[in-house]
Amino acid sequence: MYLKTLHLQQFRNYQEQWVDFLAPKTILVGNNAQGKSNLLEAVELLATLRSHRSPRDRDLIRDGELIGRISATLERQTGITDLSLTLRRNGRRTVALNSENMRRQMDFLGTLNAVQFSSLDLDLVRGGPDQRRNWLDTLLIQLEPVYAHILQQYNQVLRQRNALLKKIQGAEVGNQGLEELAVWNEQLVSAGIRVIRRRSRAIALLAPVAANWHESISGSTEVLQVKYTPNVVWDENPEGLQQAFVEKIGTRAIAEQHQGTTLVGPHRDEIELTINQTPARAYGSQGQQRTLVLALKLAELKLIEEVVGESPLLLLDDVLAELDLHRQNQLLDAIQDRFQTLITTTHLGSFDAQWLKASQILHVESGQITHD
Ligand SMILES: Nc1ncnc2c1ncn2[C@@H]1O[C@H](COP(=O)(O)OP(=O)(O)OP(=O)(O)O)[C@@H](O)[C@H]1O
Repeated sequence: MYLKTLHLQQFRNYQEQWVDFLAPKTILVGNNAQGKSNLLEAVELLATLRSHRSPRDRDLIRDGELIGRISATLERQTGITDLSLTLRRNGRRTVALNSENMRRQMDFLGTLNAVQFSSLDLDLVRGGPDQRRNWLDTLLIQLEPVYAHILQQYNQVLRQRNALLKKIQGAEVGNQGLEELAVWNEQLVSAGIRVIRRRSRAIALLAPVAANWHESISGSTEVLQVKYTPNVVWDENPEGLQQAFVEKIGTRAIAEQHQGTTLVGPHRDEIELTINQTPARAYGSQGQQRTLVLALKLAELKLIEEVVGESPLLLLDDVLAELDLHRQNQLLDAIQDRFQTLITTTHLGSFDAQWLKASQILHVESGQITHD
């Protein structure tokens, strides 16, 4: 797929900006805090309806404005599509395809696919399990847009069940509360199983690809294992999984009522990353952790390409300069001309001359973009 144009209106530090992408590789160059990452964030939002930098729409809208908009023209094998996402300071966002508003987010998702790689991704190794869940969920949303809906349902059940557990904890409800809890238990299990099964499926596909990349980048000295460790004991068989879930809720019932929160379910899942059988967080250097994240990102690209049937965009936010030459070359070799790539950098100096020649260069300064 190929992103032809991007139009930003009152988005972050952009007032009104059109960008035409004229080559498979675009390098955005500029000093810090000029708007390079903001542009990549706009593309990420169209692909996932999520931003890894901010969960709140009001941060995305230009200061002092009420409405912000990101629009784009995308070329796919099936034809050309116009996408737009409108953000409102005091209201809900809306999405449209070819000027027609989509009632459900999942009808919009899956139109544009992108893999984002920034220095924040090192938190995949160093951060807590919530970061890894978030990463996997964002990938799943692109692989199966219906997953956005499934996750939303699960989170809704979780919120309501937690609210009830708080009331039970505060002795605000008697037996009636426990009866109501039984209803929420069923909902938690049925919504939770849909999340667990999809997460398991995605990791099963991703893990071998990531391990291959890791082996190749590390020169066969390291073995990466990506393992899904659900909070509920995994069972291939849906009935078995359901039973394990129900049983675990039973064993944790007293603790949940005491703590006033849900202790069982996929909101407590972990994705374990190990190198040579040792947790990657504890293992070795920043360089090794970078190799791991690079392997994960390359695996994401391949997986989306396989499942969707078209190559996703690659958004490289200030990461090339952080990789050593060997890793840079691995990445550039993998990309070649297969993936449209947007790259941000503060200096062009670190780029290969061939690369520079083949790339479109855009200069970013105070929310304004100029062509070379
Ligand atoms: N909602 C907003 N309204 C106006 N300006 C904003 C808004 N959000 C962020 N900015 C501005 O955007 C700029 C940050 O841009 P961005 O994060 O794209 O930096 P960058 O060019 O990628 O630089 P770096 O190399 O530091 O990452 C800052 O000047 C910030 O004040």
